[in-house]
Amino acid sequence: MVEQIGYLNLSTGDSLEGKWLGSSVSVEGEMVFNTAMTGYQEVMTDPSYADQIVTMTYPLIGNYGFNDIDYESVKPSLSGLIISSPCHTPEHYQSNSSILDVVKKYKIPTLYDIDTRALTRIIREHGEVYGKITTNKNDTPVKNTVDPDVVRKVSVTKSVHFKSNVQHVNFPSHVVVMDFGYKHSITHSLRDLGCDVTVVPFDTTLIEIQKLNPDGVVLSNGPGDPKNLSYLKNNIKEITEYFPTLGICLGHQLVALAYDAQTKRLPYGHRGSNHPVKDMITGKVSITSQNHGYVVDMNTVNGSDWNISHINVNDKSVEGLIHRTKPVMTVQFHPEAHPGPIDTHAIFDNFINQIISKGEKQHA
Ligand SMILES: NC(=O)CC[C@H](N)C(=O)O
Repeated sequence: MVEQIGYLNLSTGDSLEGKWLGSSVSVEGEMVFNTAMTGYQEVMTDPSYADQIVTMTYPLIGNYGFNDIDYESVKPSLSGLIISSPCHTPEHYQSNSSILDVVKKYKIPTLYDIDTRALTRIIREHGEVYGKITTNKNDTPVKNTVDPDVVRKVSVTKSVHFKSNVQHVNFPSHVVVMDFGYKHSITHSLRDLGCDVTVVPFDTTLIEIQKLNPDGVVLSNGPGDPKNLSYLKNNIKEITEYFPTLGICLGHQLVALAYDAQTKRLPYGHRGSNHPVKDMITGKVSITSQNHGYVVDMNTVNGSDWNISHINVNDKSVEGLIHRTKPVMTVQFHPEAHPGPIDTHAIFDNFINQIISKGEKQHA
C-alpha cells in the first residue's frame, strides 16, 4: 500500500504530519479528544460529534473490528478522525469490518500515525481549537466551523416508532424521544425497560407531542452549542410542565436554558468513559460515560425550583438537575453508556418511576 502523507493544520498554527487512511478528502472541524480505551465504534457513530474532528487518545484503534450491533446512529456524523495506529487485522467473533472498511464506506476523512497524545496536549492548552485535515501543509483552518444549525443535520425529519423489547409489563409506557442527535442506546435502554418509543424531530411542538399521547418525554443528546437552540426555550419549558421529562446531555442543557439558567463552554470538554460523578442525594460516586463541551453554569441555576442532583468529582461542574416539584430530571452524563460503564443506568428506572407516580399534579 502506498502511504500518502496528509496534514492536520490547527488554528493554533501547529501542523502535524500523518498518513491518510482511506481517501484523501479535506475537511474542517472543531478539534476534540476522547480518552476511552474501547468503544471507538460507538464514539464514531455518536451524532453529538457532528462538525468535530475526533482524536482518539488510546493508541490502537480497530483491534476488535466493527459489528452490526454497536452503531449509535444510522451513519457517522463526525467530520474527521485522528488516530495513532489503525489495526488492519481485527479479532472478535462479532466483527464484520475493519476501521479501514468503515472510514472508506462512510467517507470519513482520517489521518493516522499522528502523535495523538501530543495533539491532545495542544487542545488542552488552547481549549477552543479548530483543525483542517488536508494534503496541503499551508492550508489554514477557518475559525469556528461548527454550523449553528448542526442539530438539523442529524435529527430525524419524520417521527419513527419502535415497539418495546419486553412482552409483559404491568404499566403502560409510551415515551417520546425528541431527537437532537439521539444515540440508539437511549431508545434501546427505554425499550428494554418495557417502553414503546416514538422518536420525533427536534423542533416538534408540545401540541404535536400531545397528539401522540406519550407518558413521558426524553430530550436527547446532540451536537453544537446549546445556546444556538435558545429559540426552542418556550416549547421545551411547556413540555416539561406537561410531561414527566428526562434530559440527557444536550437535553439537560436545553432544559436548564428553558428555565433561564446559562450554559458555558468547558476549557476542553469531557469526552471519555471514566468521568466520576457524585449523586448529591445518596453521596454515591459513579463512573460515567461523557461527551460534552458545554456545561450548565451552577451560579445561574434557580435554587428555589431546582436541586443540583449530580456534580462532577474532577471539576465540580453540574452533572444533573432535578426539579423540586415537577417530575423533571436531567443529566449531563450518559446513563445509556455505549461506550462506557452502565453504573448510572438506573436513571432510566427513576424516569419510569416518575412516570408511574406522577399522579395528577403536573397538569394542575
Ligand atoms: N453529547 C451531547 O449531547 C453534547 C451536548 C453539547 N453539544 C456539548 O458539547 O456540550
